[in-house]
Amino acid sequence: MVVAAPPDVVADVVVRQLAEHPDAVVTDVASVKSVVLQAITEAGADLGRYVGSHPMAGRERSGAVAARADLFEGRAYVVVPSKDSTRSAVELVRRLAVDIGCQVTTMSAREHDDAVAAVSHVPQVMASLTAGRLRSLSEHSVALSGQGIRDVTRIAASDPQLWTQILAGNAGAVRSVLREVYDELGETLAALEALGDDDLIRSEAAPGARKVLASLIADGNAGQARIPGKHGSAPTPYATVVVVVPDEPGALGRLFQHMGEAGINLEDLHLEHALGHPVGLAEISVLPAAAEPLREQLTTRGWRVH
Ligand SMILES: NC(=O)c1ccc[n+]([C@@H]2O[C@H](COP(=O)([O-])OP(=O)(O)OC[C@H]3O[C@@H](n4cnc5c(N)ncnc54)[C@H](O)[C@@H]3O)[C@@H](O)[C@H]2O)c1
Ligand SMILES: O=C(O)C(=O)C[C@]1(C(=O)O)C=C[C@@H](O)C=C1
Repeated sequence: MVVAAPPDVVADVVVRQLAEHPDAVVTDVASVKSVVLQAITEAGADLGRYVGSHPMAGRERSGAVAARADLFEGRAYVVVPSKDSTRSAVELVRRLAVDIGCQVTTMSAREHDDAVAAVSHVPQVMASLTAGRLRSLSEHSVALSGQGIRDVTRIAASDPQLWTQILAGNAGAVRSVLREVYDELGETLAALEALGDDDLIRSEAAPGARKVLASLIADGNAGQARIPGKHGSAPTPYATVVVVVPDEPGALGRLFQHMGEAGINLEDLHLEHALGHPVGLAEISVLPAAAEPLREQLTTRGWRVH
């Protein structure tokens, strides 16, 4: 039995399900694991048949209409056994994860919570903080939003109630990561203050401060490069081809058809609307070796390729 209730109530639901179904193995998919395990243990439930878990996949929207058949494909699924979980119960949950296409990792509740603080919970806080800055911006300025802000703020559309429970349920670990961010933000701010307002374009001005800024970006490069691709492999360095797509019915369909005719596989796609123009930009990701042939083929077929 899989319990997918909000973190604040999930332990109660698990305890009830274990009692009502004495032969069932019960797992929950809550995004926090230590507080849930602690509450289930304190309730005196049968821990042998309980195995916590957490699919590292989800969406910023909820409900059946937001469902996607391939949501779990290639994503990490953390299995978090209690100290008393039976081997067969753990195996059953592990098999469930494999069956839905996930890569299984086993961790203790503490290890899990520390890891997700860095890879999921603090990123949510940062996305919300970044998007929150946009509230008071003029229409004119918000209209300039490009792919950068879209990339870093997608999850800012997440459910406030759910995330309040997640952050509160992992407060200690989230606090530790945020303290480090806070310190680095302080250093960044100090560097910008050292530069002053007039010296910004003079490279000899405050070299120490420029070094702090360069390190900030370089550290981000190094961290970002560590994010694995799907199935835990190194991220595939796709090449991007940008194509101008007229804002008219069937245009994208034609583009895909032409790619198919050229025998080139689409790996990923981003669409962007060009400000004030009746066209969009399709950012097509393909394997690097396919980028040049794709440019040629599309140009031959009359597409404007950047
Ligand atoms: N959304 C994600 O991306 C994601 C990913 C992985 C894990 N999770 C975890 O999955 C769980 C559900 O999240 P969601 O995004 O699907 O939320 P959701 O709000 O879409 O779904 C929660 C469901 O729980 C039900 N519910 C609420 N209170 C209940 C109670 N007392 N007893 C029984 N059911 C109750 C609600 O009716 C709703 O159907 C959370 O614990 C969350 O941490 C979410
Ligand atoms: O990508 C999203 O929208 C998510 O909700 C994903 C995400 C994550 O941070 O990876 C968010 C919270 C869940 O606990 C698990 C997955």
